[in-house]
Amino acid sequence: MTQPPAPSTTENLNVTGFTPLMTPRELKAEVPLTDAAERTVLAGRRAAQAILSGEDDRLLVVVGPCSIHDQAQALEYAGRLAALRERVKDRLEVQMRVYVDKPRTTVGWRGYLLDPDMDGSNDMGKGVRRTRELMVAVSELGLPVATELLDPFAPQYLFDAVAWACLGARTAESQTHRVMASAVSAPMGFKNGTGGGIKLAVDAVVAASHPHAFFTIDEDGRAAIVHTKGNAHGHVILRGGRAGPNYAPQFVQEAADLLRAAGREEAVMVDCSHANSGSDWTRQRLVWRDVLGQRLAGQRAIRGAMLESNLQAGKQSLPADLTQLKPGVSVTDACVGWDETEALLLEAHEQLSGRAALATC
Ligand SMILES: O=C[C@H](O)[C@H](O)COP(=O)(O)O
Ligand SMILES: C=C(OP(=O)(O)O)C(=O)O
Repeated sequence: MTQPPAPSTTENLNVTGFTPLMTPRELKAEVPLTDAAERTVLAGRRAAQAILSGEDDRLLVVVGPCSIHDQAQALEYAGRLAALRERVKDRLEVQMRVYVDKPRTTVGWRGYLLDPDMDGSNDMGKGVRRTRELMVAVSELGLPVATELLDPFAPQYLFDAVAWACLGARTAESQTHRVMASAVSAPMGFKNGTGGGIKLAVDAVVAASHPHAFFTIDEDGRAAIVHTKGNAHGHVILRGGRAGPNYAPQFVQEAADLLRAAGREEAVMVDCSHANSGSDWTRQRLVWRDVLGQRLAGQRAIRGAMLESNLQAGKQSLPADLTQLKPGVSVTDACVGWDETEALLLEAHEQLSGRAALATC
């Protein structure tokens, strides 16, 4: 039940109400991380860390919808990806984008976590419960969950089920988000800013690797100061910027050089979507192949790649009548469809297997 704010002359002047929310402990009791899901999270984190540190020469592939908006469709996608993951696992570590909290350039639907009914009702209690159920269910398939860290309190409810996380282009420069990243138990990627600046992402890797303290809530929803150790597994994600794509060899090398100069591991992931594809899903395949080519040519700094992919290709606008939504089609950025996703991952697997075979000759 939403409560109006207490009358005051100086605060809450722009607030219309407060709705109580369950605590992280209550939600975790209701939707526990099962043993099978926990095994997937731990194995997914270990694999990502080994790849990012260069101990494991596989490619970390973060692939999945730009945003989740339907539980059943997300699970249909996850089932297909879990099966594909098994087929390519000797060369690719595949983790699924379960992105539920969308940063917007101005305004727009903010994601399944915040508005699961997509009608502006902002039932975040339902959103966080449904998101947790989904993350546990995906993990139970043996498929590690990858997500974006955006809302400051959401990690308390969800991140025990997350294998890999990142800060997006709009928050990688935010101190609030960098210090939060220093607390995250999963490896964290940091995107370059929307302007394209790579140094900004390297600064984020450095900032998040340090210990910090910040305001948050504890498991019981009490206000608390959290003290962190720092995240040792930060890496840069190149996603292009206002000046255009930044996946070409000179940008990858620039990111690697900046990381090395900052005393960090030269670990770079390339996002094949966003400004690297000019938001044109048909160009994601060109970026994917180019990045794979760089890797095959010996660029060891490339440790990962990201694809925005869904059951169906393209995107749709949110219709006024939600029953008109087309199943399996993105409601945010345009995605590669399932058939092409499968083809691109199998192609990469084959090419990387060839190189591995050559290396052992
Ligand atoms: O990944 C999704 C979008 O690029 C990001 O959320 C920004 O979207 P917008 O520019 O449509 O608001
Ligand atoms: C919002 C995203 O990307 P970026 O931060 O690069 O715009 C995303 O990956 O969903």
